[in-house]
Amino acid sequence: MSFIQDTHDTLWNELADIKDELAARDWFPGTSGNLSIKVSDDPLKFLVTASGRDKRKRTPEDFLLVDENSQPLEETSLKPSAETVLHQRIYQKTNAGCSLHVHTLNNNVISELYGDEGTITFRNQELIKAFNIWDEDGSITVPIVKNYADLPRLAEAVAEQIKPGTFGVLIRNHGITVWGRNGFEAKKHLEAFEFLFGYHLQLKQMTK
Ligand SMILES: CSCCC(=O)C(=O)COP(=O)(O)O
Ligand SMILES: [Zn+2]
Repeated sequence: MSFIQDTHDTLWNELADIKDELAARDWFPGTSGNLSIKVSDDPLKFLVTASGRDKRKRTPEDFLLVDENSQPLEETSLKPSAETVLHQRIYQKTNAGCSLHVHTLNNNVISELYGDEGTITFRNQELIKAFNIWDEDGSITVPIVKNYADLPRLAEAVAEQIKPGTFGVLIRNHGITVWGRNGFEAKKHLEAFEFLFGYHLQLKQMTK
């Protein structure tokens, strides 16, 4: 097996394992969600989930390789995720090696509650350290963008919000897109965001 094939297969399996873990949490309701992992930087190539599939199932057709224009690099009847362009823009704007998009109840409720404000900020939470923020008064802010039906426009809206220290963007009443330098870090960021959303909503409920 060639080095290139070996790398491709290793990244495929890494993304498939992440998909299984997120599926076990039920973070892919109704075929929603999409995942990608970068295979090469220059030119940009990444594996992305095929569109419209049940992401709880593990099959040999789960991912396909696409280029820097989100176009398939292989002869296939599979379609890349409808939201591939979001992954593409994240790779073009950050040092991300993996990008994860999930629709959960908590991230949707948070996006609606704070959508008019355009951001939500979390403080005084140990889990902020998951973003490599170690200050005692550290905070993490998540921008919230409108859910444009036009996907290149949505991808630009997400890309515009990416500043140093941004690790995820909420799309209002849609879901969250999160990234990290590799699969491990992207999953860590996603888990931390979902914990912060759940904590916030539970506390709000208990103290009203
Ligand atoms: C039924 S979910 C609507 C599309 C979406 O938001 C999503 O995350 C899944 O789209 P894909 O093309 O990646 O399956
Ligand atoms: Zn989506």
